[in-house]
Parts: sequence; structure tokens; C-alpha cells
Amino acid sequence: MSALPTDEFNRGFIEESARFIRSQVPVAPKLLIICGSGLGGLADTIEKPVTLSYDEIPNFPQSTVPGHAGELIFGTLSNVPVVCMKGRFHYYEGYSLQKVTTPIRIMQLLGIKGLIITNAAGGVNKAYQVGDIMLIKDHLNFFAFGGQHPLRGPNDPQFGARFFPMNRAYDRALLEVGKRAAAEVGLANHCHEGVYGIYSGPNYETVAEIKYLQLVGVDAIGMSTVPEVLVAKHCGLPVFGFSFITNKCVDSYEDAEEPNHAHILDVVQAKAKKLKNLVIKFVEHTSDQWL
Ligand SMILES: O=P(O)(O)O[C@@H]1C[C@H](O)[C@@H](CO)O1
Ligand code: HPA
Repeated sequence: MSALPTDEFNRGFIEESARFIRSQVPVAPKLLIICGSGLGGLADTIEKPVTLSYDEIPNFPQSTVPGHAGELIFGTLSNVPVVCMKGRFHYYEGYSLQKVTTPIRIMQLLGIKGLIITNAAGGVNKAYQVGDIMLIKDHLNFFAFGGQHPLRGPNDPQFGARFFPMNRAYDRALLEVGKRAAAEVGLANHCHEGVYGIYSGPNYETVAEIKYLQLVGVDAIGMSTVPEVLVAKHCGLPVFGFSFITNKCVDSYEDAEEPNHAHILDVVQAKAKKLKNLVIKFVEHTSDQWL
């Protein structure tokens, strides 16, 4: 059997990061918000912010992708102590899936009670327009079909059970709150519920791959989120997630349009205020659940 990257995921290693964060931050967070590509502006709404750079925190991975600043922002939203990850980690950066997901376990040790997860994604579903949001109701984990999993290796029962269900991974009640929040911030006509699929990247998909994704029921395709949600569910955290549709997936050889990361960041920027308002409303409506 090949070597397992268990040291990146073991309790001592993660506790060291958590201890450092506790020594720097006055209030323990109750809710973790992970910002997708270009979505770091979600953290601008946090009151009384305290910033920690990823490079200050022992054992914490470093952001290498444009649009992922590499900072944790602690503070409050609707009186809920939150922490915002401005910058997430992706498998294509070279990190193991364990390393990609260590922040979830660190934040769980700090006492979070839930996860809001966001991403930029390509619209596979032909009804989706650039600038829409998709509330994630489920995912297709193509990594797991190939035997790749952040929880491969010895299980630490202090975090969660060896085997765990994923059929209600995206909390149904939170999804309804998300729908209401989207309507309240004027996104009702741009809001869908759908299935997110993970693709490793760093390339965007071929035409044949997009046709396949359409056939198997993927509505939005991206390069993140699924590993973090798996580890969050393993340790019992309720999850609310949404994809921001930054580009239409090209499913024809005649179509000359090509996805482009710089353009994706611009598209997010253009809708940043509405997305911030969505997160604020969502936390406002769910605050009792986290306190
Ligand atoms: O971190 P997310 O999933 O939002 O980032 C997406 C996927 C790739 O990292 C990148 C492609 O443009 O954006
Ligand atoms: N494919 C994969 N990841 C993405 C895309 C896409 O089209 N857009 C933004 N992230």
C-alpha cells in the first residue's frame, strides 16, 4: 500500500494550528464561511474583523491561486461569531485531499457549528445563465468513483464515524432558508437548486466531458467544495452551499468561447454586492442555530 498522508490530518498536527489561532483571536467562531474564487469580498461584511494570514498559522496550507487571498477573517455577522476563509485549497495545487480539508477540522476544534461553502462554477445546465446562483442540493463526487477521498486512511473516531451517510449532506432546512434569503436580496429569478460536480482541473472540461456531465445530472461543475463537505459531514456539521455561475460550459466544437480564470474573477466582482447580501440575510435568518 502506498504511504498515507495521515500526519497532515492527525489530531496533534491540527491541534497545533487550533492552539495558535486561539492564542490570537478573542472570540471562538461558531460558523465557517469558505469563499470561492473571487468571493473573498464576502468577508468585507464581517464586523470587528481580526485578520490572520495563512502563513502565520502553523501547518496551514498556503493559497496559490489568484482570487484566493490567504487570510482568515474572524469577527461577527448578525451577532454570530464567524470565521471567513478568504482563500481555499484545491487538489490541482498539489495538496493532498487531507491537506485541502485540514481547515475544516481545525475550525471544528475551535467550536464551529456549521459551514457555509461557496464556489465559482461553470453552468452545465443549459437553463443556467452567467451571474446566476445555484444552491447546492447534492453533489457528484467523481474523485470517489476513482477511489480518491480525504478520509482514506485510519479513521479518528474523535472526529467522526468510519462510515457515514451523505444522502442529506446539504441540509434541507438551510437550503430553504437560502432560497428565502436569495429572494429577499433580489436573486429570486437568478436562483436555482442543483447538483455540483467536482472535476480535478486545472484545465477546464472538454466538450465530450461537458456532454457527459449533462447526461449524468450535473448542473454546475467546479474544482472544489466536495472534499470540504465530506470532512464537514464526517464531523457532523450542517452545510449550506452555493455555486456562483461564472461561465457557461461549452458543449459544441463550433462555439469559440473559452473559460478564463481572470474573466471568472471579473464576473464574480460584478455581482459581489448581491452575494454579500445573500450571506448576510442567510446568517441573519439562521443565527439562533449557531449560538
Ligand atoms: O475555489 P473555487 O472552486 O471557487 O474556484 C474555481 C475552480 C478553480 O479553482 C477556478 C477556476 O477558474 O475557480
Ligand atoms: N469548470 C470547472 N471549474 C470552474 C468552471 C468551469 O467551467 N468555472 C469556474 N470554475
